[in-house]
Amino acid sequence: MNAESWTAGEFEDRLRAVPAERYHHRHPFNLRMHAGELKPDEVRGWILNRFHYQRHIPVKDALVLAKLPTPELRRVWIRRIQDHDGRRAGEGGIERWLRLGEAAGLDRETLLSGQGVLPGVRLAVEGYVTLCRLGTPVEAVAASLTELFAPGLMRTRIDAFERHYGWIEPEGLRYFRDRVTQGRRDGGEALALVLDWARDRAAQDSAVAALAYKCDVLWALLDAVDREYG
Ligand SMILES: O=C(O)c1cc(C(=O)O)c2c(n1)C(=O)C(=O)c1cc(C(=O)O)[nH]c1-2
Repeated sequence: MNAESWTAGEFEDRLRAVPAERYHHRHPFNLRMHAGELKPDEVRGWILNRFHYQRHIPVKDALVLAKLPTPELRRVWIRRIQDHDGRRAGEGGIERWLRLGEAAGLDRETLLSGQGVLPGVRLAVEGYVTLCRLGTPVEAVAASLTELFAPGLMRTRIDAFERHYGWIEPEGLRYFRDRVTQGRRDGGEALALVLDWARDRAAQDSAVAALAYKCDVLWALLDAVDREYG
């Protein structure tokens, strides 16, 4: 017999429990970052490797976009690509991440070259893109639900950078400030879609599994960085 589906409330609790337990806010590298224990080269190594994740976010969002069946849904989702790529040159999240790199002493040519991106980071990012390429719409959207937890982490990170890493120009933190509101909005929109679409238990289970996988992607990325620079 098929397992019974969860009510919307139960399903939301199940989804939220995943990142509560295994989101990367608990990763040792992030804990050391927040405690002010990272040396400049470790912070730079993280910024450089995280850029590989950042530049693939709009790629995976284009794959998600192609799975959405209506103009209404695509109009909502396309904004994520614009948030990262900008509507014109010199704008958007990728540009702001390049400025974060510059504020920390990394030139943009180095970041754009991809040199120094660790194999484990490449594989983790590839895993997320592949999930969004091959997964169902519910899985691809559910994987983004780590963003329900990202705004809290952004605020912790901004505080930590202001307190402990004053050698990074404050303007470089603009990326994180913008993500507090963008992440909250994106997380809310994605949650509404997943709750609406995943009505039977198989779809609900696959959404929870996709979100757990995404947590593993973020965790594996930091494992690679921690091992190299830590
Ligand atoms: O710095 C972070 O800890 C963090 C985490 C996440 C996340 O939870 O996936 C994202 C971001 N940042 C981020 O900047 C971002 O644009 C983003 C998009 C997505 C997504 O899955 O669609 N996650 C995240």
